[in-house]
Amino acid sequence: MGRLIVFKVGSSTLMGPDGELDVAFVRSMCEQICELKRRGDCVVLVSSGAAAVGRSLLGFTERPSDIPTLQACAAAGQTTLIERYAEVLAQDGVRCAQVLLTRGDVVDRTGYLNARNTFERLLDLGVLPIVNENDTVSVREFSFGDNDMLGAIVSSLIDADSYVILSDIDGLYTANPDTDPTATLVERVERVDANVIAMAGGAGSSYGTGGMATKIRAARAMLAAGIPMTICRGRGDRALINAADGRGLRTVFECPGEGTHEQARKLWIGLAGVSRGSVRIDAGACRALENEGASLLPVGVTGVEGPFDEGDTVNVLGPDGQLVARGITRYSSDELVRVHGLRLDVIARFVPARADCPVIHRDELLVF
Ligand SMILES: Nc1ncnc2c1ncn2[C@@H]1O[C@H](COP(=O)(O)OP(=O)(O)O)[C@@H](O)[C@H]1O
Ligand SMILES: N[C@@H](CCC(=O)OP(=O)(O)O)C(=O)O
Repeated sequence: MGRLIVFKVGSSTLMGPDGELDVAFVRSMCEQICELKRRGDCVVLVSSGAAAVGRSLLGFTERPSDIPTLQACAAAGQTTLIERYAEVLAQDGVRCAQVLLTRGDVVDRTGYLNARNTFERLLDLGVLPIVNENDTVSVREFSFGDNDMLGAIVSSLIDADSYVILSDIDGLYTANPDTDPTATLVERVERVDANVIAMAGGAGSSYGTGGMATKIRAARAMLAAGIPMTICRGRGDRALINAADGRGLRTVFECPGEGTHEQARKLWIGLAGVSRGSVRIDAGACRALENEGASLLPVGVTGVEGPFDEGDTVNVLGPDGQLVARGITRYSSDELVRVHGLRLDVIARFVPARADCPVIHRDELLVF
């Protein structure tokens, strides 16, 4: 039976050495996608490159440093980018559709369901969805270069079988190979811990925005979702087919066994939720969250960074500042500043209504 595969391709891979979109590479990628579709697989492509293409269209020789100019470049470049894909795919008789998303669109439950229905219908119709951020309105996502995470969100939204990031490098190395010639390729990662995070540095080219760090964040989300993720070199020989078939140089992020397959709502909170602040927790609380699937209680909270309201999504940071989880808080930042570090029975003496209230209930908490 066919599989559902999401590919993400980065700007540094799409652009040629002359600073223009490498149409020959786009053709090779599309030919492989068409081959996979002929085999019965369903494919979604998340393509960066709008700002890089627009930069050349609008005559900028250097990467613009201000956000409005980058957004203007992305808006101008997106039309050319999608036109090239449409032209190349038409040669194989495949139609494509442009899907522009922001994180905000899928945080809202209606937006989430509408996006999922649109993807399903496009795939039923045999159309290739080509996804990018709607850069005009998503400044925060844009400046963080988050298409790696957008691909992860799309993969979880459509419950993909596999997520493949096509990069300008073979995979995750033990250190940034640009600065450390002794670095070696890591072939398999089962857990994104502090050690793995420490390996990943920023982007090496003037086009790439997130570097390995954003790919590792995406991998952590995919491990939580139980969707295997691969990073490989997009320009490698038959890279897409090889990645789909589990061959070639690459890094695979996969849980042993079946993976965790978190509930859809938790995944949605953890992946799509725009965080309004953070709470820092102690080592004991970290262990309870990670090993026992516990709710987060005020006693384990050591610091609060807001402002946020009850019902907002917040990041949960471990003692070393590392992202441990994300969830929906039942306390505002003002209230939590007053009660953090206290046991529930102590809190109940002066706020009886909080006698039994965790900061984040385990059903609304995604532990990475
Ligand atoms: N540990 C690491 N392993 C591999 N690459 C790394 C590492 N740390 C930093 N990098 C950099 O990340 C780059 C890939 O990210 P990026 O340039 O953003 O590409 P893309 O356009 O594919 O998103 C690599 O070319 C390399 O310069
Ligand atoms: N949405 C932006 C790209 C953002 C991004 O994540 O870029 P990249 O690091 O090249 O995958 C664009 O199309 O230019």
